[in-house]
Amino acid sequence: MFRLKTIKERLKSLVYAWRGLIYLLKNEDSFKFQSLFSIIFIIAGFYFEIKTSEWFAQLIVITIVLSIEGLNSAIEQLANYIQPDYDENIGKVKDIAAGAVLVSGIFALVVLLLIYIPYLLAII
Ligand SMILES: Nc1ncnc2c1ncn2[C@@H]1O[C@H](COP(=O)(O)OP(=O)(O)OP(=O)(O)O)[C@@H](O)[C@H]1O
Repeated sequence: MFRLKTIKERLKSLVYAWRGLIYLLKNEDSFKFQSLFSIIFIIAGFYFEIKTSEWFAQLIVITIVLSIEGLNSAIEQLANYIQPDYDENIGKVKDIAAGAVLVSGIFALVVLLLIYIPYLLAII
């Protein structure tokens, strides 16, 4: 009985998480933009028939970027909620969260360049 309730609760958490993902896709421009980019790279992966190890690397960087972007949006929402007015500390918190997005973005760019440059050179 207890176990069943736990499973039910877990399923509920999944529904809440799904709701959060839909919110990000509908309302957060940066998340939408990065999702679009991710889809383009997934299509490129099929087009160039990249190796399994390259698929792993690509999917990992996509997951990292989208996850950190989602967390950044959550921090922005929370910051706007607790302090809608100008506040130096809130600005710092938002800058730090944006910095984390930048780190993952640079890392993703380097990995994707390492994957695709050889394929692009081969068709030139
Ligand atoms: N309440 C605030 N007080 C002080 N500075 C702020 C405040 N809100 C935003 N800022 C500054 O403006 C920058 C941009 O914040 P903003 O909330 O507009 O995010 P954004 O980068 O436009 O993200 P998104 O486009 O995803 O909404 C912050 O990194 C911070 O430097």
